Amino acid sequence: MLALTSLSPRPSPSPATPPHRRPPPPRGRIRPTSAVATAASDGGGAGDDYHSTIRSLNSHGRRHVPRKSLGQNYMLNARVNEELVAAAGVEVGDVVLEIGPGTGSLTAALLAAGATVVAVEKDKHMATLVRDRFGSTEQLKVIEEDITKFHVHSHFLPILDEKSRGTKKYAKVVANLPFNVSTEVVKQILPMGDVFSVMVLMLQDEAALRLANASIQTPEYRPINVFVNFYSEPEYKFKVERANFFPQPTVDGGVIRFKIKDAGEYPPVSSNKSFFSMVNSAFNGKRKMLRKSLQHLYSSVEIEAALTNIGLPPTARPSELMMDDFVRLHNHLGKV
Ligand SMILES: C[S@@+](CC[C@H](N)C(=O)[O-])C[C@H]1O[C@@H](n2cnc3c(N)ncnc32)[C@H](O)[C@@H]1O
Repeated sequence: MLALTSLSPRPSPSPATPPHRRPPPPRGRIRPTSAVATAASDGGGAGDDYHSTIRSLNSHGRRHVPRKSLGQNYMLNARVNEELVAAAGVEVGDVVLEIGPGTGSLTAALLAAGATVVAVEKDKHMATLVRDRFGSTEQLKVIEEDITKFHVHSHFLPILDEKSRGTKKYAKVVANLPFNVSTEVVKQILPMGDVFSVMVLMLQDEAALRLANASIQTPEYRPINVFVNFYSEPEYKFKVERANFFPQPTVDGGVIRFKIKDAGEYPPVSSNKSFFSMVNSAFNGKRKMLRKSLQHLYSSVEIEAALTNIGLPPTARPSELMMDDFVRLHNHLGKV
């Protein structure tokens, strides 16, 4: 695990600095082969997201004052963006969904790696800013929309079809996510194994740790952990200190990588819907034994028999079952 705790973030800019006094950045042209060239063309110096981000935010008067409601905590450290791109293994020719490009610092790193980027941004001012920053290039499509309402298939399948030459091509997701939509995005994207192969997200550090590492019999263990392990293989990558963001949030960030499974790799259940409905019901009474919390679905005798059959005590509680145990329980109960 790589800890970016040793990075020395630059000081936050003085909030008293009038946003409109700074000159706007020159518009950069994308040169896909070099991150350094991109950063330099933004006037920020090699690999320096601090100046380009602050300059972008200062460039259009008060329109770009960060909005808390949209989780606008911008990344100031180019190395973190490069680590995000590396964690997703982004290569020339990849197609990437970026959620919330903001000022475009991560976008620049993705483009420099040679990816075609579809960037979905809810804030119209930031969408305009990012379009202005990169000018017109076939490598970047900026879509002004709420990611939770974004129709992924209709945007991505045509691009992937066009890019695939005989072999099926998958896209990737890389994002420094607004913390308030992180669970929703995880639930939205992970079941899309027909479109995506990998998702790398910057989340709140605690959330990243909980999603990747929550073990059974801990208070952190929830239905979302069963969901995540059903659809993907999660891996906690590294922590990012809060001082790397502007404005500085009250918590540190943490990066998680999900290797997204294709439908053929899902654990075998008769219906995903009935499986997750059973898992959610099981956790409704977290401290309750399963023979009680699933009573509205099966009799306690049937539940006890199924538990015994899969090698668990008839008194088992949901926090004692790993994802595979839930699968076996569901399949046994399905035969009742
Ligand atoms: C944490 S900032 C990250 C910005 C930039 N990627 C960076 O690393 O500096 C989150 C971004 O997501 C955008 N955003 C917030 N909610 C969104 C949503 N529901 N759909 C799409 N974008 C959203 C915000 O406007 C903001 O630009």
